[in-house]
Amino acid sequence: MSSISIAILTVSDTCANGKAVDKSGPNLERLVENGSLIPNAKVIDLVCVPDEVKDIRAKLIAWSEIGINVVLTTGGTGFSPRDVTPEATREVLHKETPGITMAMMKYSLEVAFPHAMLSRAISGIRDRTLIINLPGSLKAAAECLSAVSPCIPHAVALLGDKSADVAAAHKLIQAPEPQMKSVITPHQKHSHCHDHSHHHHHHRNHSHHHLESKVDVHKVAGRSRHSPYPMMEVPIAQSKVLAAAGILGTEYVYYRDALGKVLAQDVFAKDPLPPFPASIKDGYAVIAADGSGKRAVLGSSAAGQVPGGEPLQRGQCVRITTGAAVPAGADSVVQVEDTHLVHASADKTEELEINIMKIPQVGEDIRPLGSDIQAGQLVLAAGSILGAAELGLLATVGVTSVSVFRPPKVALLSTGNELQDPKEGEPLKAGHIRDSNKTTLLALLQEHGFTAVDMGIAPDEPQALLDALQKSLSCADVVVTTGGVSMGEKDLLKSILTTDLNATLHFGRINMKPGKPTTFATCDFNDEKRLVFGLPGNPVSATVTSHLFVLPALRKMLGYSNPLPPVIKATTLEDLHLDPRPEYHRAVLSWTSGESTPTVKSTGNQISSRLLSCSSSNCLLILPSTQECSKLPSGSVVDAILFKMP
Ligand SMILES: Nc1nc2c(c(=O)[nH]1)N[C@H]1C(S)=C(S)[C@@H](COP(=O)(O)OP(=O)(O)OC[C@H]3O[C@@H](n4cnc5c(N)ncnc54)[C@H](O)[C@@H]3O)O[C@H]1N2
Ligand code: MOO
Ligand SMILES: [Mg+2]
Repeated sequence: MSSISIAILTVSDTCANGKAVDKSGPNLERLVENGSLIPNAKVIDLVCVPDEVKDIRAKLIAWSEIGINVVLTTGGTGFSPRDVTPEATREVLHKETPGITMAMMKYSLEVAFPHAMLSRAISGIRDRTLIINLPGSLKAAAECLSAVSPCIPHAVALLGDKSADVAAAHKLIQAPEPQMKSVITPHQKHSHCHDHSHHHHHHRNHSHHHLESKVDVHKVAGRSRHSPYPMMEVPIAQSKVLAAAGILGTEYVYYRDALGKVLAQDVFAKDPLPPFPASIKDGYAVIAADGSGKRAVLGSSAAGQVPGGEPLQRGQCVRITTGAAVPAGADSVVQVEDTHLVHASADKTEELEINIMKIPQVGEDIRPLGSDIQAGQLVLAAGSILGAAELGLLATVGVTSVSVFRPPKVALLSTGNELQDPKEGEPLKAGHIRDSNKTTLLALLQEHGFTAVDMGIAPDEPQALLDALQKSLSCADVVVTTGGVSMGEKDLLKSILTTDLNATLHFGRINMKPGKPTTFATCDFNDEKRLVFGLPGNPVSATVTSHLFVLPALRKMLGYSNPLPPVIKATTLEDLHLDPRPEYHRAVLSWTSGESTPTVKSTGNQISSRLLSCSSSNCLLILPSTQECSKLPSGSVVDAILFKMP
């Protein structure tokens, strides 16, 4: 049996700002870990946030996204103006679970009447995660947890049950004999946090792992003075990354949530479209053989109605609107512009006779049944990327649950003793800078349809970095770190990966500017494969290497067959200095009508620390390397990697 993963969120302004110590969160952790309340449960994460809806929401969503089974919140459920935990929780829930909420209330009323009435705690489900608000007080939280804990194992089992999904989805397969393509791997293992935690029965908690770092940072003078990693060319490094990135199995999603994902099944149409011969024009349904001339108007067929009555007779016609069913007997439609009114009823509510001013042709202005889509037709093949039109096609054929490749889970970890989290009004500590990489990379992934979990900032200290890495590996398929990959004595990432985590380093140095020390490794974590990108700390280097290596890997894992960004030709508008390393120069690409290639303008000073050089850029120019201090003259045609619509 797999274990139940639990995350605990303490919601408290005073604990979050350090003015009080969180007691309730750690107490819940102890209760869970001692195993008597919920058998086989593990606390994966324990976090404290202030009483702010956005902070609470973000954490609940992030935990749900990484597949945590149960989230327990403590605090913020009362009557004080700052208490917003139930409101934030309600915002993220897909379904409420009033039975659990009532069970807590019933128990609380028995032990703490009448105060218990003032708890506004709720509970519910987001995706496969059960979220339960517990009160803030240590005692009340423990009591409420004990009241609801008996239902948790069964609740988690029901939420994790794929068989219901599979059965429901089975019904939705549209053709008599659906053909699954070979890319489908329905039995591939998913790697939610809770799926692999059971491999570690001897550990209570991933975040408090006992793996001790063997990396020795004390003998600085004994360090290597040259990088032991061979210099690799970018295309080779990209091919290594893509070779290591594979699809992760499939999952069923609601079609509206499938934007940007890749279909893992064929989708067939059950019904023809149009499902009846339909008019293309607003006009009259006629019998073509009657030719031009007068017709009696029998009635009307409007879109949405089923035309009844006797089939049309010679000399008759029926008023019809675009998209409406052509009535039986009619074989042509004449648009209203090609007709004259002859007789109307006295009150003008009916047309009685019209004159057809042209000779109708059989089939004219009629879409035959099934002319857009035939019954049984393959509408979308496995491997299709689901964009706007594809989602519309799913709606058309009535398939609202589709099998797609599971998107990779990404963990983002900033490293560096100098980093501090940006907070409004908080000045920089001496020797510190604000962590910008985390925000840039989160947004970059978001821009490309991926979500990531923020794993915080790890200091440049072997044990702490190892712990943070393990925690990241425990809840993501792909771990992206920034900083600590170059030659400094505090650049520890490579040694921790190889020495402590037994990872395979595929490269540790690339012939490119920026991004030279970019590192890529794979390792097994609880029998599952993990990809680790150790991006350089410089903000520009981290951004550029994300475009070149991280995003392509994620797209490949998502099932894209062309995961690399497109390279097009562009003409430079100024002289550009060339570097001894091939340079990925940030530029703004635009099209001037009449020009055969788009033009590109540099974003200015390209030093790796200057994130402003990424601002407003939409492409990377691939500039050739040079050993002399030469220039690329204005008007040169260069390759440009386009990563955003110009
Ligand atoms: N002796 C050598 N030194 C360096 C080399 C080299 O080949 N030999 N390579 C240089 C190159 S190229 C790069 S790129 C950087 C890469 O540095 P690291 O990946 O080791 O990163 P750090 O040393 O931790 O930080 C570098 C730089 O970036 C700032 N930083 C780090 N994290 C963040 C963040 N989250 N947000 C904003 N800024 C961040 C950090 O403060 C440093 O200024 O190494 C060169 N050195
Ligand atoms: O390779 Mo580093 O990224 O130039 O600064
Ligand atoms: Mg460094």
